[in-house]
Amino acid sequence: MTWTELLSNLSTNPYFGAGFGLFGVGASAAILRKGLQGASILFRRHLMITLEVPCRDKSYQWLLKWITVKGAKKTQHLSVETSFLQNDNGQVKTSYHFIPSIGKHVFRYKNNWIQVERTREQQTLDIQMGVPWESVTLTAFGNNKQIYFDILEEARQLALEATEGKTLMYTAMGSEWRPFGHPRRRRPTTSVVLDLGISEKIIADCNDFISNSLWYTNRGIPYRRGYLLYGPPGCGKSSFITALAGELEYGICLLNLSERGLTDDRLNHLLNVAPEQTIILLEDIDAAFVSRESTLQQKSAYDGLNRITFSGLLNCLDGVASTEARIVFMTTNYIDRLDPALIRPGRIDLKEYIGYCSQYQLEEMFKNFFGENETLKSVEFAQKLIASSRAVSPAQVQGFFMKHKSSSPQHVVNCCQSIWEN
Ligand SMILES: Nc1ncnc2c1ncn2[C@@H]1O[C@H](COP(=O)(O)OP(=O)(O)OP(=O)(O)O)[C@@H](O)[C@H]1O
Repeated sequence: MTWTELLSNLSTNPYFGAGFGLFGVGASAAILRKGLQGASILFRRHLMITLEVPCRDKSYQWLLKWITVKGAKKTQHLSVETSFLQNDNGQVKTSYHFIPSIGKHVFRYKNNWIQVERTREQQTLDIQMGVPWESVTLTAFGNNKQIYFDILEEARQLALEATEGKTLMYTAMGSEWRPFGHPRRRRPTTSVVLDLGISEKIIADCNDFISNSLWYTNRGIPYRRGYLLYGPPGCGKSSFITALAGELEYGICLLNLSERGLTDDRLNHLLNVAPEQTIILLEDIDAAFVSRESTLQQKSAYDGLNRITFSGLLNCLDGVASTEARIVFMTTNYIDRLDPALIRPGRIDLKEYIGYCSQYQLEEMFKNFFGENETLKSVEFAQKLIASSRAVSPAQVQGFFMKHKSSSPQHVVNCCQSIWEN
């Protein structure tokens, strides 16, 4: 009899089979410990201890990966998960992760044989995600619950290592936040050149906010801070927020307010369950309500059912409460289109204009691209562009440098007026 068969027989045997099942296991070991303590009397009478982790739980994916790393050699049944990884040169490579397939597997951990059963309910769909309901159940001999704390902690550490030095992006799926795309390599804030002092001012404000939770608690002020970056397209609003998240070691929860199906209730829920250490980013905040009016002309089956209201948004922003620092960033190209109620202090605490290039920015971008010792040419380049009195965005400058990346710095200075061509 194989170990799989033995364990399988034991767990279905009416005498031995009433294993300990734990549902809704959270990422936090404290919650887990509580749950296990509550049920500890149950498993002492039995020979088996089981742990069930449903697919909705945060630790589900971590656990599958960990089982594969630790125990895949013991199993012949694998399924593949394809992902894309960005290396240090910015190249994206395809990578394949094998995870235990649906069915039973066995692996050895700290001198214990553990059965893994991954099940998928064909009849039950996860309504939020639209995917079949899955769970993983670990079964071990004995009553040593510590083994599961150790496994979950190792799985969490493994997941953390994989995202070290990277910025995680989340997107809203149903009423949950799910990691989206591959974790991005952190972009240094110095690579996004804003006008003199702006970057430092925002970073200092965020750090001050994050490190002063007691100040807020003592005064009964909700522990949240709102930022608005406004200005023309291509001047670095989104890039700066991404770099800032990296600097703070935060992830980003990206929310599109114009999205169909986003109701006031859902928005409220999402803002309150955003993962810890994340910035909530509401981009092009003005478009949410403009597009709503224009789409009202084109009646569809969704009309009236699935849109947030302006007052709903205000209530949601006011209601964002957290013991963790909650940072909300909004961006817009048209600050004059925003209702003053949306950007009043308390909702937006710091507004910053991120505009076209100043002389300082042009010089810094030139040096960032062609080398720190090109100071004289960087000044000449900046002066020529400023003298022409035409606005130029950092995105235009970046595109121009890319076009001339093999040219000499002097050539780039000489032909800089062609930056407005195309
Ligand atoms: N200040 C900057 N310094 C360096 N690169 C920049 C800067 N601003 C923009 N870029 C580059 O230009 C591109 C577009 O920038 P980004 O999307 O951040 O602009 P944005 O202000 O958010 O635009 P939009 O308002 O259209 O969303 C990016 O590739 C970014 O690297």
